[in-house]
Amino acid sequence: MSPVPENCFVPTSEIIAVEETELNKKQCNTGKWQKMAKPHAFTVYYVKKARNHRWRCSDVTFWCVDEHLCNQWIQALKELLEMQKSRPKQLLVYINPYGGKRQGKRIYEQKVAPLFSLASISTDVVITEHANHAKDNLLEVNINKYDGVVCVGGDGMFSEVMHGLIGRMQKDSGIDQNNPKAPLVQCNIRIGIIPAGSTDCICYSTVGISDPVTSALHIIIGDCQPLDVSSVHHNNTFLKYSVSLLGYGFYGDILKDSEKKRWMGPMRYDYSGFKTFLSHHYYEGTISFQPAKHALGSPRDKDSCRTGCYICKKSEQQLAEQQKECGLKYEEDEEEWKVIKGKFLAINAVNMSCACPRSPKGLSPAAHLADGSADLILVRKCSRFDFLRYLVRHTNQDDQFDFSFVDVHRVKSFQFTSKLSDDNESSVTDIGKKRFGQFCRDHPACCCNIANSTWNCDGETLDSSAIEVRVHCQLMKLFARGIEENCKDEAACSQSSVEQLL
Ligand SMILES: Nc1ncnc2c1ncn2[C@@H]1O[C@H](COP(=O)(O)OP(=O)(O)OP(=O)(O)O)[C@@H](O)[C@H]1O
Ligand SMILES: CCCCCCCCCCCCC/C=C/[C@@H](O)[C@H](CO)NC(C)=O
Ligand SMILES: [Ca+2]
Repeated sequence: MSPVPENCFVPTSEIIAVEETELNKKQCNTGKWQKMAKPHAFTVYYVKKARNHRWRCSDVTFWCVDEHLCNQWIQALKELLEMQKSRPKQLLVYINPYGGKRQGKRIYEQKVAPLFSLASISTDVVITEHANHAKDNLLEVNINKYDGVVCVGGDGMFSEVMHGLIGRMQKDSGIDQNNPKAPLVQCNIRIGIIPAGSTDCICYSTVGISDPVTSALHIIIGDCQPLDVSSVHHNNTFLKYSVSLLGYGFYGDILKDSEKKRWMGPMRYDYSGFKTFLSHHYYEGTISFQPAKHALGSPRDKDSCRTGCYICKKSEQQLAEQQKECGLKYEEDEEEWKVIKGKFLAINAVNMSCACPRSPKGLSPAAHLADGSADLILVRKCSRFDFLRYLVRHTNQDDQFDFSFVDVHRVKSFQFTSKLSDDNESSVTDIGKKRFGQFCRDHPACCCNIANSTWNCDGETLDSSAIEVRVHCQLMKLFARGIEENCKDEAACSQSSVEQLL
């Protein structure tokens, strides 16, 4: 047992488990316990907060001469834990054995399963055998049996589980997902993410770190973080939901290229990123959007969304009032549309900051997890050098939006149509390929592209370039609490511990 500083506290909500301690002879014969005739002891396992939002399971053992008193303590603490009603007891776990560096199964078995077992959480574990296994399974499984669903994998695996759960909710409520205006039913069963993917952006942006043990502990103590979800449609057909990045141009092209290089693992994004940067293609199209007038913040705010965020709380209240007034009826939205035509290197719509280890502040550092809006970032045609300056700001503290060629808008819905409509695209591409090769040969240096880009929807490609997107405020919930403010006193933070009880 590590040494425990005196007079430290841990909230009962952050106790993982309490167990009677089996004492062996060696333990009894050490230190002051030697003087006790027959010592009794119990161990409290608790969340220890370390630096950079990392959590660990720590423990402290309390000794006592009186067996009855010892049992009373164990009983009282167990009753306190029973009162934590938001903690899950039964979880459904999906593991993608091929995500990221193919470590999902090992990570779960070695780092997560022992913690779930310590916290007396029962699990049904499914190791996926093919893409969409988890999604299809969620459409038929007896979901009421579970207090949450856990996915072990990356953003793509999370996306699968989210589609399964949201789809199941709409199916059970008779909502047609193909109707872009349909008010969707909130999904109250929480999802836990054990990061084992390549980017793990959703985990990083909602917890502050990609670390399997930290995420497992957030699940065990029953944290809850609502999340905005965007629905994506084309011609009254549902395509996908998105919670992190919907990216056209740069991020779409990276994804399309990197899919062919899955064998490279997480490195594929560096390879395709470099290639896409050099190709420097821009795409012409029209973006129309409805500004998020209800949202209190702005993408240029200096403050970021943090645990207990005031702006997200306000949106929760607004949502509750709206649901009280109109229920699930769709209110015709008369709000103005703004229209921007142009040549874009990248169009990025983010529902959250999209922070990840490569970009610790994300693509929109002031975006909120649960404010019912997305930040729409338009990067217009500019020189390679300027685009590089913009990309470098993904990785440092400088303002990414402080460029004449970058615009950012906080929106509740948007539409995009490419100058080449989808219906014309295939024929134009065919003719283009025959006559010119894929890119404009008239102006070899201009980088204009006669084909469309592809939308990157949380790491999955979309088949259509013309899309209609609507943000659904707090449609689902995670086992997370948002990113906590950094501990001012780092030393105290790394030593938080249990008060000596006896
Ligand atoms: N058994 C499986 N075989 C093949 N593909 C699978 C299997 N299980 C899940 N998938 C698919 O693999 C895709 C990628 O998985 P995942 O997101 O876990 O890893 P990643 O792509 O490396 O990480 P990231 O999404 O963070 O970049 C998901 O879209 C999922 O549908
Ligand atoms: C010369 C320096 C250039 C550095 C550029 C680094 C930028 C990295 C930013 C990554 C943002 C990722 C946003 C998240 C997207 C995910 O939804 C998706 C699926 O995991 N990942 C990717 C890479 O598309
Ligand atoms: Ca948001």
